Amino acid sequence: MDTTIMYGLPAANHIRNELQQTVTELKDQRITPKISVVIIGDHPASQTYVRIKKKAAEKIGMEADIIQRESTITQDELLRIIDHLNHDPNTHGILVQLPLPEQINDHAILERISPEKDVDGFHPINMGRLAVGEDAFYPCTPFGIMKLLDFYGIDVARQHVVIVGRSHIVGKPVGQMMLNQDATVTYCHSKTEDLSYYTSQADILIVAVGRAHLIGQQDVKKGAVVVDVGNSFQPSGEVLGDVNFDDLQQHASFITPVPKGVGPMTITMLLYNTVKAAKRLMNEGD
Ligand SMILES: Nc1nc2c(c(=O)[nH]1)N[C@@H](CN(C=O)c1ccc(C(=O)N[C@@H](CCC(=O)O)C(=O)O)cc1)CN2
Repeated sequence: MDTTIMYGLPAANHIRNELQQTVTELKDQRITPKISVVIIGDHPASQTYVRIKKKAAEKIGMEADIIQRESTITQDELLRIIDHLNHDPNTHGILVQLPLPEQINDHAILERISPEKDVDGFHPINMGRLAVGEDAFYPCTPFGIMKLLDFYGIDVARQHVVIVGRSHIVGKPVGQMMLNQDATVTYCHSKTEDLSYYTSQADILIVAVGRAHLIGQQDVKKGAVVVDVGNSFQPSGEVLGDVNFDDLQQHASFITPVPKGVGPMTITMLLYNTVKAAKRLMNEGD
């Protein structure tokens, strides 16, 4: 079977070029979209992602601030940083890089971010808006998956989408986005018995659990579309997906690689959400 590899960069660049144009127009109105990224501690992967976000934002003419604090920070101190950013008129988007140290309650932090600046789309108000099919800031990885499928001409309506993983960041919201676009959705997770029974029925399979090579050819229907959201870092420095790519290359009709598949889309949709937040501000002034 001819398998199309769904690289993220062509889709990401297409969106980033459009965003760059919008940023230029906003700057003509004296608005420079700005994201403030809060990072706690020295988790190496998080440090890398935050650097990539800043570089990508600046490349399209946005501003990006990184607010770095020690891993010993208290929850109250972190809440105060968020309050400050909520009131900063120059910050359009706020992102707190996850994971956070264990003394911090993630929910308390994410709920403190103003829903209008919640460019990660993790605030319950944005999650709720997504669930009822309203306009919202959609979480960046699921949003990126939808845009990536669209870029490669895949219509999800009436398709059976099986999602492995039920995290707030990827699994749950991507299922809701699929439902909103008329897909039939099945969720699988760590307690699902006979995972393969479900995954092998998928027209579109999305795997987001962070377990290297969990899914192989035996788990996938021939000709299915496979989206791999896994990023497992190996001691060698290699990053592996949740799907055994080599095993599926002649078996799936479309498949994302890891790296360079969904990853670049996550960053792009963060830029998209921040520009959207800045545009809303401009429209409020009308
Ligand atoms: N506040 C948030 N925290 C986290 C999120 C998030 O969306 N918001 N998601 C992940 C980390 N993440 C972005 O923050 C992210 C993860 C992976 C990639 C990526 O491009 N991965 C590469 C592979 C890794 C590599 O080569 O270094 C790829 O798939 O091509 C981007 C962003 C958790 N935290």
